[in-house]
Amino acid sequence: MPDLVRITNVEKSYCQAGAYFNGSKVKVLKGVTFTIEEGCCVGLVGESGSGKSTLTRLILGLELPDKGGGAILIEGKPVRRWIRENQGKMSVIFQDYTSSVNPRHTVGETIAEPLQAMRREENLDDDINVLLGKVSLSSDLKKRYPHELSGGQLQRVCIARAIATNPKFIVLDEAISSLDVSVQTQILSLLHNLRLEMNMTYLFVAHDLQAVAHLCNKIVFLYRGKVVEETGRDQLANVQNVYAKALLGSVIPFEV
Ligand SMILES: Nc1ncnc2c1ncn2[C@@H]1O[C@H](COP(=O)(O)OP(=O)(O)OP(=O)(O)O)[C@@H](O)[C@H]1O
Repeated sequence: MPDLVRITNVEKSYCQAGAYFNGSKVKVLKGVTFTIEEGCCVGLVGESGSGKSTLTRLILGLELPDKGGGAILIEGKPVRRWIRENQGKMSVIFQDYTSSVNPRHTVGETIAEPLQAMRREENLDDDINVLLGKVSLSSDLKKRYPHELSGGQLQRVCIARAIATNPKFIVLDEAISSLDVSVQTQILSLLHNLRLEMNMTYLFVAHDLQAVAHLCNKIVFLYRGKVVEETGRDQLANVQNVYAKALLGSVIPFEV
């Protein structure tokens, strides 16, 4: 499979807390390199503070790597240019589904947002019904407000909104972490089926290796700003890095 996203030697530094005036910086990403192949799901795992969110912001084009600190290319183009030229082709689903939606917007209005932003409004009502069907929600929910839905239903609405513009690439940022375990399994299976059906590429950022092992073809372990191991899902049991092994310890007996 060709690479959709190529992350090469990426470095990112921030001013150290309390050192804004003397300019001293701390490097949060230290030469991160990996690729996300088209049509695949790549899992990015690491403990808190390892740099996952920082890297995610760079991949979403919200921030840039340090000057001279590597590059992130999507289909060979710098992220921000690719996003400009491919409107609606990248989506993101966040952990906190409650704050991801406007509490004053109905389900129908929420799902309509990206379509309206792209002026695809000819068959809005039908499109919303199709999207609700794709995430296994009844079209009766269209008029409901977010507080009238369960967490699982609301995350399905966020997924419907994320896929509304037929994206090529979706970043799932701890997308199932806030859900009950029983609901997590359903959402994981929905995400898996949608990816295959719509030929999408995922970056699945998570703490939870069990979920990553379930959904992803390839898993990248980030530790203190560096990729310490990269492995195919089938090779998870053979990881060599001590940190990756420690993370996996609790998963292998159940999942792999
Ligand atoms: N804007 C910022 N300014 C200064 N330091 C930052 C900034 N963003 C992140 N950091 C620091 O970078 C390091 C990596 O943080 P990051 O949020 O990327 O890790 P993470 O792996 O996503 O953690 P978590 O899983 O807890 O969200 C942390 O030490 C954090 O304090």
